Amino acid sequence: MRQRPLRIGLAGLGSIGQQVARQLDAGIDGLELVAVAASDREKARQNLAGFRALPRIGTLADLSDTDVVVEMLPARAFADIARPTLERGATLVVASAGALLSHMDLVDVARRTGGRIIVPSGAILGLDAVRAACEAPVASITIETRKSPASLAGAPYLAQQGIDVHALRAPTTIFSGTAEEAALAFPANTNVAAALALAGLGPRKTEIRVIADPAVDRNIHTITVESAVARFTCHIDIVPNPENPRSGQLTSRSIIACLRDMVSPVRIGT
Ligand SMILES: NC(=O)C1=CN([C@@H]2O[C@H](COP(=O)(O)OP(=O)(O)OC[C@H]3O[C@@H](n4cnc5c(N)ncnc54)[C@H](OP(=O)(O)O)[C@@H]3O)[C@@H](O)[C@H]2O)C=CC1
Ligand SMILES: O=C([O-])CC(=O)C(=O)O
Repeated sequence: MRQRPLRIGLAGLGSIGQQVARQLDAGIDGLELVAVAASDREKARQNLAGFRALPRIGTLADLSDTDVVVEMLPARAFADIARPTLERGATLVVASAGALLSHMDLVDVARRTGGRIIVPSGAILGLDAVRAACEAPVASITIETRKSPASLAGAPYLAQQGIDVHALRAPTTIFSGTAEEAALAFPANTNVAAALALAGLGPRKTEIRVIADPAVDRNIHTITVESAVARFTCHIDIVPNPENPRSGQLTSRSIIACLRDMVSPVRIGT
């Protein structure tokens, strides 16, 4: 049994980071929120006003004394915290799963230092069954992601292809490809495909279709698995975060559930 709580640091205090901070401050036995890293410290101070126990507010470097760092940054900043955290042998919980695909050398770093990379389910479901299915031969794993124009706006692929999602009047497939390609094309919108790929067949053998649908107000994901031991389809409709509609409201809860697992004597699911 642990003698002291697990010291948690949060990298990023955006739409997901704020929710995770609030839930940790509400109190979870065995977990202590000790530090947060934010790009705008004054804004962070305002966002944490009223907390029962105010964590330290600083930069990514200020998370270096924590046991677990929860990465909730834009994809472009992922490596700035992932690498130092793993180099010092700590645990990294990853929200930007798509960014991890371009930094798989970090697995070797973790192996060398004793660090750990943990990718929570985030906004996707069924990773338990996907992992189990992959213990037997698997024919295919695919994901369809359907989002409103507001949840897709700003993706580099849209600018590259000259696609104005706000002008669409009907559901339109705007991208088909592998999870690896999607992570570069839609770094803030296809973390679900990256997590699915890491759980299953890998980023080059996991196919994703992205549909822009002006009629939906949720982030909708459907995964389909064909394997020797089971065939299944899982579907989820997630309420977007008002502050950042690219991210849904399930992910912060998934991270909290993942952190609870680290200190719980009982673990449920794969
Ligand atoms: N795994 C999954 O299923 C899901 C993953 N995600 C991913 O999770 C990540 C976080 O999402 P979300 O919270 O919605 O994103 P936000 O953009 O709302 O928040 C990111 C925060 O990080 C801050 N930031 C940027 N650079 C730094 C830095 N160097 N040091 C400290 N803070 C920094 C940003 O500040 P500023 O705005 O001032 O730059 C912003 O406040 C994203 O990569 C997103 O794509 C999202 C949904 C589901
Ligand atoms: O649905 C969500 O909350 C976010 C999402 O698709 C992703 O990041 O892959």
